[in-house]
Amino acid sequence: MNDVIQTPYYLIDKSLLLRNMERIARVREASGAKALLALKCFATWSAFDFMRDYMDGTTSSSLNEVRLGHERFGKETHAYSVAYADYEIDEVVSHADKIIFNSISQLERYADNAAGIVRGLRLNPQVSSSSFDLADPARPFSRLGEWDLSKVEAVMDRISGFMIHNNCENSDFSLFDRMLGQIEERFAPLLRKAEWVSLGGGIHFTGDDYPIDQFAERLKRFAGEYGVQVYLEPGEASITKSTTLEVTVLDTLFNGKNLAIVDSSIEAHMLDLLIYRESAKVAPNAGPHRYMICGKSCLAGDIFGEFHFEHELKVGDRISFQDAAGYTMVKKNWFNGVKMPSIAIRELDGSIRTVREFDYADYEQSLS
Ligand SMILES: Cc1ncc(COP(=O)(O)O)c(C=O)c1O
Ligand SMILES: NCCCCNCC[C@H](N)C(=O)O
Repeated sequence: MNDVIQTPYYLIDKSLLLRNMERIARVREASGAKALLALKCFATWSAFDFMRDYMDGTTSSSLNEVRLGHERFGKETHAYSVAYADYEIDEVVSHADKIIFNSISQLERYADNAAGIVRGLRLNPQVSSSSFDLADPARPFSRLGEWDLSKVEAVMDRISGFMIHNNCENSDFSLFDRMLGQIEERFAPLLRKAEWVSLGGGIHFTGDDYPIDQFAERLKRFAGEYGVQVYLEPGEASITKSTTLEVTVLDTLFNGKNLAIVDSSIEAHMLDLLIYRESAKVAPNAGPHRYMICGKSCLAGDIFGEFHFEHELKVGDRISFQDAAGYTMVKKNWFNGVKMPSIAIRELDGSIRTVREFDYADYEQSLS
């Protein structure tokens, strides 16, 4: 480990990223589907030069993301947002090849602004793989996409394709397959009129044991059946298991349990875990000494989780939280003014370079 970098820092390992990139490239090749990086999940642009060769471009959720995708990644740039504002639509269009509206009313409002690029609409199939209410696009009263076939048919003259995002961390190919079947049953008349369909993200197809060939075959069959270009929007699947959050123990206590406080904060640096009530991961998580690893913010529940270690923890010990790329760097914040983790990249030759450090000026400038 490189001791010259001050913790906390996110460490992106290109050799681990490469594993995901190669799987994505294999699916693209075998299925004909295009793969766009979902910037909402991972937007650390220092890694884009490396990822670009394996992916077709980016997809976005806002003006800032579409601009970043266009300027830093290039290739194909999809724009999507739950709702665009009048003051941003022209700039969004200037950065995008394709724009996907979330609702028919947004399409009608901005169809003319977007007349020069490809336009599409988000469909909501009202079925999802999410076990989290918070991340379930098909939750009751969902605002995410249109579902009424006749209303969508009426605007087909203004669009040429659809985006359907209803998977969430779905590592079960048969569930993906079944839900795609339900989408086909429900939306076949629309799919037949489309030129392209994005199946969104949330499909864990770069995970170990995922039946990549069956997946690719299913995508190819779908594309052939409806005569469409299929897109995937992998966020988590692009960067899964590629990155750690490196932290240092600052203090230890015993309060009925062994506690160790580290120079980071789950609230500030791995917020998704807190939101979804999940534990961080430490590897190998084995040994006789069990500790609750706590963040240094004032939040009582700023706890990364409980883990096993081979030896007693002491001040200065290093801990690596695993799988720290997705929805971490894009969500990090200045809560408590806790030092924001630097970002470092381990190159394929093993050398590590710091690509970003944050200091007091960044904290100060985030406020006024
Ligand atoms: C429209 C859309 N595409 C892609 C993604 C990326 O999902 P994941 O990171 O789970 O692959 C999301 C997640 O919010 C999304 O809403
Ligand atoms: N680990 C708990 C669930 C995470 C949900 N993933 C991110 C959001 C997702 N892409 C979505 O909202 O659809």
